Amino acid sequence: MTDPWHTQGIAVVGAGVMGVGIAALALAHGVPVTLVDIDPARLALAPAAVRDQARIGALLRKLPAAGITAELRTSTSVTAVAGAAAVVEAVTELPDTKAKVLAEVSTVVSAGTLLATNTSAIPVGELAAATARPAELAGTHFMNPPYLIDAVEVVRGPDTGDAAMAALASLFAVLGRRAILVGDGPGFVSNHVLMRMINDAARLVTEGRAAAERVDEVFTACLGHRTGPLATADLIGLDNVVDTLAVLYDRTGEEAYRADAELLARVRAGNLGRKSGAGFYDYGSVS
Ligand SMILES: NC(=O)c1ccc[n+]([C@@H]2O[C@H](COP(=O)([O-])OP(=O)(O)OC[C@H]3O[C@@H](n4cnc5c(N)ncnc54)[C@H](O)[C@@H]3O)[C@@H](O)[C@H]2O)c1
Repeated sequence: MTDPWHTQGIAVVGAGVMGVGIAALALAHGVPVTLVDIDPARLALAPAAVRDQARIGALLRKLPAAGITAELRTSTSVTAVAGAAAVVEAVTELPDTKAKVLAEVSTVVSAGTLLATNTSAIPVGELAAATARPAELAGTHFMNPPYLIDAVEVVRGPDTGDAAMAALASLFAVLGRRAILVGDGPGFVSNHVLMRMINDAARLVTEGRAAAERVDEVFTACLGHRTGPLATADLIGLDNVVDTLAVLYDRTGEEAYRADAELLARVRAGNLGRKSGAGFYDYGSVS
């Protein structure tokens, strides 16, 4: 195939939960990926994690049956993104970290390269201001896991240009993703609503009104949700939830986003949810 995605490939910066998932999605669609992280230990785990996700995705008929059909390269240097047809930023949800990474990326890639931020809550316009060419940045809020959930909350910032939106549509066509376009602002749509719900649910557990299992059961058994807010928080990662709440609180001043004390205590204790083996629930092993 001669489109830029299959020939030049894409780069993903951040090899955590989401970066690995986005890389697996691209690789399974034949798109080469350069995966960048400052932590070499994360990069060392990535190839096996990507293969696992591609295998599970194929078994569930959510990804092509052939598995990984493109090359995965890894690097600890942002300069490795040069030459990619698009760069997806998926580093930790800390505004300064993201702004610094996007600023660096935008000086490394050539003009016209699509930049996408996978931020959970930081307004795209705010991050675009850190880049060399704000018109090239769009928000792509992939859900976890990216290979399973084919709808993506897409955010067009105040500066995002038509060319970037067209490039994103072309990339999504290759990856089999569906964009749900929403406006810019703290938490966009999903996390503006979800984060206050998770925080409130955590507070009810802290206050002893109900155990985590019962809180979630009300949502699953009574309201028909697929998962309850606390199981969802464990899947997201409680550290990421706390960082996202901080972004929302700093930008809105709304008390609903001030992180619950026990939620903060769980993160301080290293109980980050599924990825650490325990959060609101015990998982027995690290996933
Ligand atoms: N976890 C979810 O369910 C979820 C869903 C949607 C969006 N997000 C968003 O995706 C982004 C990543 O989240 P995650 O859950 O994968 O986090 P994570 O903690 O699993 O991974 C973050 C990665 O970023 C790396 N990193 C930090 N600073 C870096 C830098 N300067 N250069 C390169 N790499 C750097 C870290 O080493 C780590 O590997 C966040 O913005 C988060 O809010 C997360």
